[in-house]
This record gives sequence, structure tokens and C-alpha cells, in this order.
Amino acid sequence: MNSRKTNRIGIAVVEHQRQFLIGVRPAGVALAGFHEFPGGKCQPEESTEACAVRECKEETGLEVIAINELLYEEHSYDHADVKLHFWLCRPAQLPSDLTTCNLQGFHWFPVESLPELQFPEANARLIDLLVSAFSVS
Ligand SMILES: Nc1nc2c([nH]c(=O)n2[C@H]2C[C@H](O)[C@@H](COP(=O)(O)OP(=O)(O)OP(=O)(O)O)O2)c(=O)[nH]1
Repeated sequence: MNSRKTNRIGIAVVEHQRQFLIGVRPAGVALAGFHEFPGGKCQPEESTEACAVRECKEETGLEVIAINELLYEEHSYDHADVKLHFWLCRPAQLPSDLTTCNLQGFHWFPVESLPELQFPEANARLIDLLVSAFSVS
């Protein structure tokens, strides 16, 4: 019998002027060293949207507003089965120094650079989607 737990994950794909807020997973956690969007496991009864907003605030300090769910992806890693809900988010306030303020190790990356970063496997379709939706043609 498969007794692995499947985690619901809310992820904040925060966009500002065609740049995205991205960090690197720290040492000692699953997928350490991979790039990631802010996010994490949903609490019981918490919506994936609320989770994405909460995790973004906790991990980066930035308040965001969820706009719409961009993509839903199910994936089995060695460490867990995950149900990933990627939410397009925007900063709730726009201070003039948004791109230079301290975001707790997260940084803004232009959409064109996303294919060069090393994301977890389950992010592949999201990256394709972002590149086609946000690149200037
Ligand atoms: N945050 C984040 N997680 C991702 C991305 N892509 C992806 O496959 N994941 C996976 C990695 C993990 O298996 C899961 C996120 O769970 P986590 O363990 O980082 O969440 P958490 O912060 O609630 O963890 P915890 O330390 O509290 O247990 O989603 C992504 O872009 N961002």
C-alpha cells in the first residue's frame, strides 16, 4: 500500500515589471540549491491562495496580492508527492526601492533569465508558460 503523504503546496509567482521574485533552497532541505519561488505546505483548511500569500510574507517579508492560479502540477519526488498550486501574485505596495529592498535572500530575475536557472523538475511547465506569457516578442 502506498502510505506516502501528498502535500498541498501554495506557491507565489510574484511578478513586477516582467521580473520574478526567486530564491535558492537552503542547505539541509529537500532540493537544496535549486531555485524556487516563495511557497510551502498549506496548513489544514488553508486555501492554496492564502498559503502562497502567507509563505511569501514569511519567506521574503513582501506583502503580495494573489491574482490568479497560473498552473496546477502534481509531481512525485523522492522526498514527497506534491500538489503544486502556482499563483500569480503582485506586490501589495510599490515602494520606490522595491527592487533593491531586503527580501531575505530572494531577488528579482527578468523573465528572459528564468530558463537559465535550475528549478525543481515540477517547475518546467511553469517556466515555459512564464516565458511565453511575459517575454517581449
Ligand atoms: N517553495 C517552492 N517549493 C517548490 C517549488 N517547486 C517545487 O517543486 N517545490 C516543492 C519542493 C517541496 O517539496 C515543496 C515545498 O515544500 P517545503 O518543504 O519547501 O515547504 P515548507 O516551507 O512548508 O516546509 P517546512 O520546512 O515547513 O516543512 O514544493 C517552488 O518553486 N517553490
